[in-house]
Amino acid sequence: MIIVLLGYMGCGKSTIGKELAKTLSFSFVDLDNYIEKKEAMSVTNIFKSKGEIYFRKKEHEYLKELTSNSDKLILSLGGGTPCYANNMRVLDREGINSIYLSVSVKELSKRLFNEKEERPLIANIETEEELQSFIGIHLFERSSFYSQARTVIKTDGLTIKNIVENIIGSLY
Ligand SMILES: Nc1ncnc2c1ncn2[C@@H]1O[C@H](COP(=O)(O)OP(=O)(O)O)[C@@H](O)[C@H]1O
Ligand SMILES: O=C(O)C1=C[C@@H](OP(=O)(O)O)[C@@H](O)[C@H](O)C1
Ligand SMILES: [Mg+2]
Repeated sequence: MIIVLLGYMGCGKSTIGKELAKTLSFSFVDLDNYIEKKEAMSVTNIFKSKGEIYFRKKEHEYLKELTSNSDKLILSLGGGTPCYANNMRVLDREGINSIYLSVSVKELSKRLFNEKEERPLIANIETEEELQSFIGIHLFERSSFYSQARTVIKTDGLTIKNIVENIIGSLY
């Protein structure tokens, strides 16, 4: 089985994925880190020097690679992965369990304002209010992709441990 975590930037895909993998003794891959290793460049620098379209092409390619020959894997996607190149269709097969970690706009803005530098799509937004209004629109645009996941978990107010338990509970 492959468990795929998806959702907006800052929803906890990387953090929860790591914990979930430890708890289940699965291997863990963060798609952004995988791309960075394969391309020998940070996501920020890929966006800067090669552009977003190049990033989306590589993201699609590596998603197919990772999902075609893995088992007992937790795969944390990037926030945009479900929204490009028919990637939700790549995930729509037996053996892949996709989980959308849903978080409110307010909580996402709070978390991301402190961590926007390493996220090229929001790095230049100056105030938390502007960030909140950007996320409100962007999340609305992306929601139709995210909600194609097999399972949706609302995680506001939950600890990382709670969320891991909820995910494991949803598997049976
Ligand atoms: N359940 C949670 N409660 C509070 N903070 C969280 C939770 N999950 C993640 N975070 C924090 O939110 C930030 C973004 O998490 P991250 O795992 O990088 O998100 P993503 O990979 O989805 O962009 C990190 O600082 C992380 O520690
Ligand atoms: O939402 C997006 O389009 C992106 C999210 C990022 O991943 P995180 O969701 O882990 O921040 C990373 O893939 C890139 O900066 C683009
Ligand atoms: Mg991440």
